[in-house]
Amino acid sequence: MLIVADENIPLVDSFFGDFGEIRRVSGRGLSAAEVRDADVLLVRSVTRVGRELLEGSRVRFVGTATIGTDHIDVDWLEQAGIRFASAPGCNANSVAEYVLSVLSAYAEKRGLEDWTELTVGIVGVGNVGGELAHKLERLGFEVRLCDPPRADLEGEDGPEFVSLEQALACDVVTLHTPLTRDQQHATYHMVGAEQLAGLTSDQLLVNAGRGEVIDTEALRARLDEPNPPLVALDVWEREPRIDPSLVDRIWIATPHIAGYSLEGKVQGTEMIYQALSKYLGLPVRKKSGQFLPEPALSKVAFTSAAEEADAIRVALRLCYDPRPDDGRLRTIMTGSAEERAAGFDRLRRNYPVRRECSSVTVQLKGSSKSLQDSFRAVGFKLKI
Ligand SMILES: NC(=O)c1ccc[n+]([C@@H]2O[C@H](COP(=O)([O-])OP(=O)(O)OC[C@H]3O[C@@H](n4cnc5c(N)ncnc54)[C@H](O)[C@@H]3O)[C@@H](O)[C@H]2O)c1
Ligand SMILES: O=C(O)[C@H](O)[C@H](O)COP(=O)(O)O
Repeated sequence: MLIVADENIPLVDSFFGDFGEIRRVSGRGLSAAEVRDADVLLVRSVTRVGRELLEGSRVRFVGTATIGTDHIDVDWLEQAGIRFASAPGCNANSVAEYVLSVLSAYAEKRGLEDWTELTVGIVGVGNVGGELAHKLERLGFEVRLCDPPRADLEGEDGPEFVSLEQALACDVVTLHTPLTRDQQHATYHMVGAEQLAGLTSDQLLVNAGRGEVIDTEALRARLDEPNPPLVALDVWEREPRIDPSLVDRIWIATPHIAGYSLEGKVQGTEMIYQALSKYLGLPVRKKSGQFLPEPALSKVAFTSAAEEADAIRVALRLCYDPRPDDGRLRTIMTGSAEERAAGFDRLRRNYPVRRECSSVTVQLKGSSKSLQDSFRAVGFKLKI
């Protein structure tokens, strides 16, 4: 069996080595000729998969080691009898930690002693938005949830949902929807001039879903008007050819790495391995945990009550701080459009190892029960 796999999927040899020959390819711009003789194709979000790539090939199984599936023509795969699997939820915790760290930096920027003073509107309450809401609620934030498809489906049985307009009235609005077009509640350019007009300089807008959910031209125009909101973008229209003039105008700019914790990436590989094993009728023998190395930072100790006052935010930042990623993206925003696009992909390909909070044990001395609960809410292990 020949498995053609994106070179940026980690641990492909460890998970898939027993199945057959593996050929690593660059996912961006993958050609039909490169996959024609493959049986299995494993991709990430940068490869468009559909008729153009696969018609006439031997491919019988396609796996994407990602949550998002907007790069896949799922209907065509089904018609062509090609089995498809994605990795729902694989990096949801990673994205939730990214947003928490952005929130922490935002509270610091605004000089807030208590970050839970901020109200947070979450748009798209699935695996990512749901995980984020869970953490924020346990931390004591007031959270508003906006998810019209879920509201339609769950009605009175679901949680209380608000409209997009109500979510956009929160101090922080964070977008976690898939990219959809031509359907009810489609998200393409869901946040456009009208929605942006209502945001003020007292607000933060975060997008860690897909770039096309915000209308870039409208955002750039809004940021040139009086009282613009602060903006943190992890995802962009037309990646990797992102708009450098937008980068200049926003507060935090990262190269689509919110989901790039090692745990999140490896779970993505594990989930498509499980799906392929099932498709082939083979037992699932491997687990992501067996391949995760010891983290470089495994323990953080707070030894005095004074340190504990800001302990959560300090610990969070030790695990992940978006500002170095922002700095790296800004340094590659020079040169030609080609060079910038190559730089964007390079930052993603060579992304440093980032571990989730669950890989760190926090030691607290004489801490309050509520501080302990907060550490647990974020995901840290605790030693009292
Ligand atoms: N930045 C990153 O690194 C990163 C990482 C993971 C996922 N993502 C993106 O985030 C998206 C969400 O991930 P998920 O795991 O939560 O997916 P999910 O499918 O579990 O949840 C998506 C939620 O969005 C809701 N939704 C759909 N249309 C909506 C609309 N118009 N308004 C409000 N809500 C709407 C759905 O009902 C669903 O509950 C993915 O599709 C992917 O594109 C980005
Ligand atoms: O959908 C996802 O899972 C994320 O957006 C994922 O982090 C994308 O990473 P990529 O496939 O572009 O490397």
